[in-house]
Amino acid sequence: MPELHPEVAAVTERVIARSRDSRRAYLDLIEREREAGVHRPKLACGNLAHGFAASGEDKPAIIAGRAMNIGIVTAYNDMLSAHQPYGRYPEQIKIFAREVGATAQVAGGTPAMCDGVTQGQRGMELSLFSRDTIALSTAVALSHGMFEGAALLGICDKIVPGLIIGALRFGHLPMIPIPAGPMPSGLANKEKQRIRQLYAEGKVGRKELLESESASYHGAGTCTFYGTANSNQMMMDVMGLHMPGASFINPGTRLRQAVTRSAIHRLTEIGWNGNDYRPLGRCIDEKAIINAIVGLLATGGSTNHAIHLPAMARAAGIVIDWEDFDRLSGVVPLIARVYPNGAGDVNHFHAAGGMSYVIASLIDAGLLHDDILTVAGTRLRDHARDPKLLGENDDLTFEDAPAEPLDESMLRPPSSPFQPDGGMRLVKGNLGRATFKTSAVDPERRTIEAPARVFSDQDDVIAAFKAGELERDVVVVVRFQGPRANGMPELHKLTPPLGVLQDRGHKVALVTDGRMSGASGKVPAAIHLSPEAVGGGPIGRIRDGDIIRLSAEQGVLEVLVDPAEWEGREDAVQPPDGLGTGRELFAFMRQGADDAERGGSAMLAAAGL
Ligand SMILES: O=C(O)[C@H](O)[C@@H](O)[C@H](O)[C@H](O)COP(=O)(O)O
Ligand code: SF4
Repeated sequence: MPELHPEVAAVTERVIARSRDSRRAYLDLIEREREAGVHRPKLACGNLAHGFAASGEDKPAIIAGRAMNIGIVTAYNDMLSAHQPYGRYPEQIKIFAREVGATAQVAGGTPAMCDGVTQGQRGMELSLFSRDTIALSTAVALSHGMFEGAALLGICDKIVPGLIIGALRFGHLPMIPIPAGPMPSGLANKEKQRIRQLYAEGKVGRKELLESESASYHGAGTCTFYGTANSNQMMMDVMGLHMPGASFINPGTRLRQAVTRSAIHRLTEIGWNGNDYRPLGRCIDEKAIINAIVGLLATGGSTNHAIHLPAMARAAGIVIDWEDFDRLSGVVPLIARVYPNGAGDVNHFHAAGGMSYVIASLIDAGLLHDDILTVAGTRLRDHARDPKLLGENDDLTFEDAPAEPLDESMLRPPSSPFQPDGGMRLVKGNLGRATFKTSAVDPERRTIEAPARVFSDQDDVIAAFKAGELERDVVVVVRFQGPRANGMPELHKLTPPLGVLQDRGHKVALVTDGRMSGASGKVPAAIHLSPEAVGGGPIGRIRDGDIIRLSAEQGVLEVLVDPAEWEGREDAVQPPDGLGTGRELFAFMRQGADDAERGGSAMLAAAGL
């Protein structure tokens, strides 16, 4: 087995040491849940009868209680292109379960927000908290105690993190997340972005813009940019939680169905009644979490996981912070260039060798933990392969990962990467701590010193751009966008106008206590700034004209103002908001949310996790 990189080993040890007590408490919990929790045999007859009353042909098997009853937790809706394929999955999963003498029931559903639909709209202020709502819905589904395993149907941004957070509180159960795959490639993402910038400049109208967007987002499946949804798939792969090669097979194909079938069959083999018990809470340990961070850095994944991964880890009793990301970023090379970090999309990435190449090459480079408990192998390396159909019954055979990338414009060996470091840096200074993703930012733009222009709403930035007020070197500061302010929306609508300013030769950067989309790129941005403006974070004291210095290389974010003058400043006041769009219902989550670096969660904070 290749020698593990010393820095990966050191950061892993640091996380294990920091998590010792909380992880012990977690493992004790799942032990208790396994031994003394709510399980089918312990349910009273009245409980059970309610549980199988409508189970039809599966009723005898459920009553007999000898085989696994799989709880399906589904985030299906047919507005989300990525989740639309899930509509028929429960019926298929029941058939696959019966094939191996097991049963399956839909245990419950969860919401699934499309950040693309809500991008730039007030609904985006519910996005981060929809993650915790999904976790709560997952817990409600699994709380019935009718299940000895679970299949998790969800793909997009907040959905996989929410499912995993909720599922981990039932970590004594074996579980397998079931992806549905990316839509076939449509209009190239770079062309989509070009039309958006033309629209931002008023050079094309809504008709051309809608044509371009509709040619890009054109069918069932996950959007093909490398945003948070596809970063979710990558993380499940490098944590060994997906069946091998499951992530990027397109929906509606025989291969996709065969891989789903294999996941259900496999689930019944890793329950506590067999001799190969693999509970979710043991699969997701410190090494798996480190693998997720490494995978994120090596592939240029979504910055949103600087928030979601700490939350997911906390649900398993594991504590990580942005120093962990930063230290690993210094040794993990960028080996994939998938839009917005490059021109190709996830379909091209998959064709170039995809996740099987990423897993194999990072293990061989000593950057991924190979010795982890996965759902389908003896080690992670067993997941570095791709399924192929075999014979008339759609059985599966597997191809090993290619020895070399099949398209070096998309994928590179760790020994000759696109960039020497993974590019999710921690920047800090007298404004606090923020995340700076460099993988999509040209090297010469990663350090900037320019006057601030301060806003409290992203729409005002766009209005200032249209009024020509930003035609200069500028650090655009947008505050009151943190979890406790308005739910920490993504400010991805700022990418086109700021990109236009940058393309016109100005030095431009964004500094915000809000988030960006995983699909944001090119413009240098210090995001997730903690402490946020609400509650007195320094970002609330920045004034127009202050010089801001931001450098990814030096890890610096600071305002260059005379300390005495700075100390004398008042904190800005959050503008009033009449709310609406259901946002008032999430006031309790805003009020209790903890810092972005800990996951921005009122639910986990209140639970003392
Ligand atoms: O984090 C993410 O990946 C984004 O939230 C993504 O899910 C969202 O849909 C973007 O808005 C997509 O990009 P466009 O808005 O550019 O289509
Ligand atoms: S990837 Fe984003 S835009 Fe596409 S379906 Fe998922 S949430 Fe919506």
